[in-house]
Amino acid sequence: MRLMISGGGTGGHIYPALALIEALKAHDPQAEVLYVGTHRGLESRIVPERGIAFKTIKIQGFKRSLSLQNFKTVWLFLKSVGTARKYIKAFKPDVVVGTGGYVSGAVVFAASQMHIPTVIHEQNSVVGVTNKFLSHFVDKIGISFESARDQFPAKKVVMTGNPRAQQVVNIKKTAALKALGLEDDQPTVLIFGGSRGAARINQATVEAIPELNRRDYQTLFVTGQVHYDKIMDGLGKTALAPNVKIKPYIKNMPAILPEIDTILGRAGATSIAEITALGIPSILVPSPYVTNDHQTKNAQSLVDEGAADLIKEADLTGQSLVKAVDGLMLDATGRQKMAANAKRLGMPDAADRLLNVLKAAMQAH
Ligand SMILES: CC(=O)N[C@H]1[C@@H](OP(=O)(O)OP(=O)(O)OC[C@H]2O[C@@H](n3ccc(=O)[nH]c3=O)[C@H](O)[C@@H]2O)O[C@H](CO)[C@@H](O)[C@@H]1O
Repeated sequence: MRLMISGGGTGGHIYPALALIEALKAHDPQAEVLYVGTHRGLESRIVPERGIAFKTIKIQGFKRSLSLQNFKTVWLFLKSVGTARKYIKAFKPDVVVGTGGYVSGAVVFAASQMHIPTVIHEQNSVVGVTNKFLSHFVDKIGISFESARDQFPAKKVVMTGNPRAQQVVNIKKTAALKALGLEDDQPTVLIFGGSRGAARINQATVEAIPELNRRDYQTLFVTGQVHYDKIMDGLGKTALAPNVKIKPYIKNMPAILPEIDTILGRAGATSIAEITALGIPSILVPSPYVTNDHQTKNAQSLVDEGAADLIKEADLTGQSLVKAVDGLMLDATGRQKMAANAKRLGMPDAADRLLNVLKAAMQAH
């Protein structure tokens, strides 16, 4: 199979694409893949590092208010569709897949106009603006939450789950915590604010460090690349005990996750797919800054099943963070119950399901 795939901006759109590529290569080692992203998004760092062929397109998002910038955006969109057409002509894909972000809008739209089989994958319970636009042109749509179904043309939709779920369940324990300077036989909480870090979670965690230092459990605090230097500078005289480690970014999250006992983090859809696939107890702090408050809806789908706790960002302080983390880390039975509830919601074969959707789109042509 020759797969052209595009997803950009944040990890939540990129990691599902990488997981799908991994599953495709496992089934078909001869498969050829071209990833199309932007030079500014996280994908420009993550994708080439994996040895995947990568090309870029320049694009920008719409401003919500009417502005001159929007004319530039439309012009850039049309230009980027032109660039995508060139890439498609040269690569000759059998199928083109979009996993979200503006760049996937241009690539998948161009492919549909060239009568190439197209598929989009939606990770969220509330559909993203790019996927909503593309849904009118594509052949098939993979979704991860039932509540997304009604927001798309019904006959194109298939429940696949998020391919990242399958990728993380296939990783065995590798003493990855040890490599980060932690013990691999101690209960560990991972604190992180999605793929880019979250200022409020970071601030509360910094406040909590004197308490976390004193706990018997370990803390792995991942700040997000752009926040790291400021946080380390701001720590000033606060010493870190050996059971607390701070990192800017975890490159190989699937290797770390099997060794994690509790997560405190955002409720991004791909994080949720990982949490449910592995059955990891979690405290979710939905971002209030995303479209239609979709992270609260993502989080609520777990909370309703006893599969996660929720703290509103407005209620998050150093104190409430420690209280919530203690609540799970000091209660092994409660953790086990939550883990089982989370795992029941997991979709560990999501990448294979999405691959089948790709094949169905190709057959339909
Ligand atoms: C602010 C924002 O717009 N967030 C959106 C973005 O979230 P975001 O990009 O944060 O995505 P998710 O929380 O869904 O996933 C984060 C991904 O990054 C990985 N990771 C994270 C930190 C790290 O150090 N290393 C690492 O590999 C995680 O393992 C996970 O695979 O896309 C999601 C999926 O469309 C949406 O649901 C979120 O609302």
